[in-house]
Amino acid sequence: MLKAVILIGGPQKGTRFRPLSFEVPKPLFPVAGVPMIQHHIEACAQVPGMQEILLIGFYQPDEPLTRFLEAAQQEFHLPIRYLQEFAPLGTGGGLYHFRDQILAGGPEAFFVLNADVCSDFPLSAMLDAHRHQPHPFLLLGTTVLHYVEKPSTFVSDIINCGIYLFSPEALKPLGDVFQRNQQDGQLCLPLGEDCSGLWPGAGTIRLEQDVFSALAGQGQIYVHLTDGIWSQIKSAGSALYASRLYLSQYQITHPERLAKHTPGGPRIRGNVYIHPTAKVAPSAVLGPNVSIGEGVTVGEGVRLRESIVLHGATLQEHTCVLHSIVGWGSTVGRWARVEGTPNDPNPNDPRAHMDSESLFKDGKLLPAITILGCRVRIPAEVLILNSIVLPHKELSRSFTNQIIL
Ligand SMILES: Nc1nc2c(ncn2[C@@H]2O[C@H](COP(=O)(O)OP(=O)(O)O[C@H]3O[C@H](CO)[C@@H](O)[C@H](O)[C@@H]3O)[C@@H](O)[C@H]2O)c(=O)[nH]1
Repeated sequence: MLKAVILIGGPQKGTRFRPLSFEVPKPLFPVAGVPMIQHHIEACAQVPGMQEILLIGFYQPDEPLTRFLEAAQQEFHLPIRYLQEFAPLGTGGGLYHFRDQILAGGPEAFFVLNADVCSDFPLSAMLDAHRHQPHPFLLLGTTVLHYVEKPSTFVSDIINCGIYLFSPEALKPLGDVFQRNQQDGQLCLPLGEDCSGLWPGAGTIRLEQDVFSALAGQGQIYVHLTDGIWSQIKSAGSALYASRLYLSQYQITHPERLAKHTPGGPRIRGNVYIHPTAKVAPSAVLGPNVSIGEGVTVGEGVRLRESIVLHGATLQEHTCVLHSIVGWGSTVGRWARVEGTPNDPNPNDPRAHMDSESLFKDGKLLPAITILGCRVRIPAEVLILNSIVLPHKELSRSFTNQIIL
């Protein structure tokens, strides 16, 4: 019997995802037409023997999360529960805190998945490797040519994908870190010193720094290498890139989700997802790499490429939207052009991954994808280029390279 845990973080996380994370919790942001963590759940549900999926995070269990869980349980015929941390406990603290729930029923092993990764999730291959040679920790790794998210003194070309298979014994070293942290905390307190910089707080365990680094070289952690698709989803730009990866994956996993050219329907180029409730005019040209959400209206003559259009947005006649995310309920006026600059890894290099993206360099906004927050109104016949527009803004003219607050 197997289980899976998805680490979904909480509202203080996902800051690089603003303004999109103002509206839905980041793990529910639609990537290739479905909530980010639905891709994880689909992969887990396909592993034979999967009994339960647990989401661990520090979000309040609000309506969108509860609704998502109910729908997912029905669709995948599996118990899927949310366990809320009382405070951010780090990537390992929640696993230790909820160890009784995780180990209930005696799973042979459990997967641990970071919510903010996009992958083809080779979980069955990881399970085979684990069964062949069991170890407490099996990490999925991928090789990179250039990666700057975690610079360190030793630079390996293998990075941790944030996808693991833990055996029940893995909780023992987490317990050791927990005990040590408690002792360190007690040592600080009688001196009355401010330990906030030294002691991360009761229960906080960082899997990477506190557990994996400490155990490296002791024969407890093994890496399963993959050359499948993988990317982090940290910023809105990387969500667009992940959407492209998942759309290409649909060719194999979900061909029914990809729009096809039909007589009298819009022209489709490459991989495109259109929600069944969206209304798309027949003269619109969509793709490649476009995903259109629920209730979206796309007018005559619209051109859409490399973009995500979210729930309830309207693109009036002849708008052109390229390398952009159009927020929930936003309206783009006719003949307007909304365009961003992609920041994708080199497509000719299979080992290239998305770099850590920073919005600014030397105090200047770097050209990046354009993002319209929710319920933004763009007037007719203007150009919005390389800009981020915060929610509820009603623009009256063109903007280039700006954050519109
Ligand atoms: N429940 C819970 N989840 C958390 C917490 N903190 C982070 N997470 C979740 O844990 C995952 C990792 O978050 P980060 O702490 O932001 O780590 P990172 O910078 O993404 O780096 C980690 O993941 C990379 C792959 O995505 C790895 O390459 C890297 O080595 C590391 O494991 C995310 O899905 C995040 O939502 C927490 O306090 N509680």
